[in-house]
Amino acid sequence: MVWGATPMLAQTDASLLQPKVQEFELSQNEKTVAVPSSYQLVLTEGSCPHAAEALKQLLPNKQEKTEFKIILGKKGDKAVKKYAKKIPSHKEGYYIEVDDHCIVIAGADARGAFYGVQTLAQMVRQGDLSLCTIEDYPDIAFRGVVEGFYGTPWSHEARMRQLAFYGRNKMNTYIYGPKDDPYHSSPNWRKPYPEKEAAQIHALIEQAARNEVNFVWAIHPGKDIKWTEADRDALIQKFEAMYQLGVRSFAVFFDDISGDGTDPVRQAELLNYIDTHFIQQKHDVTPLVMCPTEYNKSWSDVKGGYLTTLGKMLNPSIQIMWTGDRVIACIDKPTLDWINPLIQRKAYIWWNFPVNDYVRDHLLLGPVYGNAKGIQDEMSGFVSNPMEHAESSKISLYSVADYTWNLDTYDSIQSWKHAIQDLLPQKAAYLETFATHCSDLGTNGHGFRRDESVPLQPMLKVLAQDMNASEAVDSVLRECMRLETACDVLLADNENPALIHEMRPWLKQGKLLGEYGQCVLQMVKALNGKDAAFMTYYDRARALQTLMYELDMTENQNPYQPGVKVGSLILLPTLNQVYTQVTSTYNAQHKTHLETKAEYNPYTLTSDVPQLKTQVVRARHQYVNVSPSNEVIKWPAGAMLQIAVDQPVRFEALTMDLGTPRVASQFTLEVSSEGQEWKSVSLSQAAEKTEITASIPTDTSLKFIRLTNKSGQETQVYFKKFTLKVQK
Ligand SMILES: OCC1=N[C@H]2[C@@H](O1)O[C@H](CO)[C@@H](O)[C@@H]2O
Repeated sequence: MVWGATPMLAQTDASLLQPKVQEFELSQNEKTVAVPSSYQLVLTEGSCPHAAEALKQLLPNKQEKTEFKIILGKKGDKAVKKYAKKIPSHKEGYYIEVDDHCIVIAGADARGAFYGVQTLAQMVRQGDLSLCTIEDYPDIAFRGVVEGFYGTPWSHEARMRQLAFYGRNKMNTYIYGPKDDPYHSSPNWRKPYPEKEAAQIHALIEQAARNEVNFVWAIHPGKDIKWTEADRDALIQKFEAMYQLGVRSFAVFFDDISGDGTDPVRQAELLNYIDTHFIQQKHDVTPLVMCPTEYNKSWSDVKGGYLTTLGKMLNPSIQIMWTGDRVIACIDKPTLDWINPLIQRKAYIWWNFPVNDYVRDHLLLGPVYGNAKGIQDEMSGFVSNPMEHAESSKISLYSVADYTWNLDTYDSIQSWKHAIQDLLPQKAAYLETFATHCSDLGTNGHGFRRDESVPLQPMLKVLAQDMNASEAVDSVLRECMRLETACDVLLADNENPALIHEMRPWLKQGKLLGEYGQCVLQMVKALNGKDAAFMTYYDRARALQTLMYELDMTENQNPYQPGVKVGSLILLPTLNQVYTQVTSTYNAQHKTHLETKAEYNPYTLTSDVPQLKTQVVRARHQYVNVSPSNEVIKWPAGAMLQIAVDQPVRFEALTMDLGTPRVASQFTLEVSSEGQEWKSVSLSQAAEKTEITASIPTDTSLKFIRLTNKSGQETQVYFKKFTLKVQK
């Protein structure tokens, strides 16, 4: 294994240990011992098999008759009897002692011993070992990842790499729940996996065990479950089949459903039955985890009693997941003080970051921040829902591991830098430059934002105020050169091909953005110089605008949020603003009519449906799309969704999909040329189909189109598609 570019250190640097250890103490100042080239291994055979295997991989050449000893064991083993009192009394905790002739790794349990070996591996990677003691343990019981996003499920190879990553970073939980796996959700949750998929899941389970990760298999039956004994038994049989495959941890998800499946009494009865007749019967299975239909505060109707029913009825050992005050939200004490009493247990957090299945044109590579310290005793678990881009998600997941193991020492920026160093050791500086400008989500239906281009923000703000501020021009120019260089280097890098493959569209966009920024700032510098120089930079800036637009229109064309966005929070907007200003100034000076618009979106969306009001509308060629939502939309009576356009256009047709049959009659569609006079257009929906169409008269050009719930009551629908076709 290549230990990466980090220089060997003269002694152990505890600040580099990941996750941050709870207690590290140097025994004798400055004294160190070289990593033993051979050693006598003292352990109780079979006591901590995964720890022993990891140690063997780390320091292979064990020899019987040498002075140096490594003692490895867990509480109760004879081998570590002498150290028993020093072992933390926390599950998965461990004690390490390094002295002149001996290294001790003593776990509170087998997993703790394995984690101790992971920490030793990091110390060995650093170089000589300080004589020291470490007492370490996790703050939160269940830590890791829920593969619960919409979109392309991770590949088998990606999952295998993920599980090894979780082992190294002391994450003990991987919940398998990809929404688009038909055997996890409808229509095939009742059916056993076909042979190939079953073999792959078995291989994952073995990889999880080697890395001391609980492989939690989740089922998502709520879309079509019947509250019958037949379906109850079908679910037990599926769990039994998964148990035969080696699954020892189970979850039942009831999120993102509507209809009968949302009944909390039925859900609780089913879950208690599973708990009593399956989980408790097995003795070697971890507590059942469930995801509620009301999984965040903004959707909860406390008076309706859904959450309190679960809290009252569910067996105490059943874990209840929670995403926070909103679907996408950071977790703080008020969040937990609100939910824990209702569900009568500590919430098991499902943290919806860095998941990007609602902003698929953005890659979320920024720091993990915003979750509170000091709340470790209010949560039973904390798992991150990642991006469909497995390798790219590791930047965030590394920090989630850091945060959930030791909340109070967590430092988001330091952890982010370490995460990047860990992911791409040889080119970390370049990946950090790129990730700096590739972290915000853009405007989105959940209103969740992340900071971006942070070190450059002061200069970008100066530039936005005064495009001639030479210090700002030069520093932004240098950063744009660094961004272009970083993207070139990363595009050509082969240290982690899977990572570069995932990031490629965004790296290409980042390169164009870096080049564009240099042109715009050279235009500023050339403003009072030779016209030919200005015009060359102008021509190239315009060309780069077109190239960025074309890349956005051709790559990553998913049906939800198609396209490729980089630097969308402040870098690109500021460069576009400077472009407009410098070109307008040039036009004024030279009486020319150069194009001053950098990019614009002629369409605007307004809505008084709370979950739709910040959806994004974008034109793509002949189509105008409103970005879909994954959730169940509560559409109040009389509420509307409206699209307006700067210049009148002739709309030809509307195609939408509210995920619900026979729902068109609850809505009216109206169009207007100026926003006063409205004409209604008929909606048609075939029986048992969810798609709704409308053909719009093209005799008059229009500036407004709106869809209103005229049924006189709130209706619950999905919002899977809303596409207008514009006449060529
Ligand atoms: O149960 C929690 C939950 N279920 C949905 C919801 O959160 O939003 C996530 C982000 O769009 C999505 O990935 C997930 O499948």
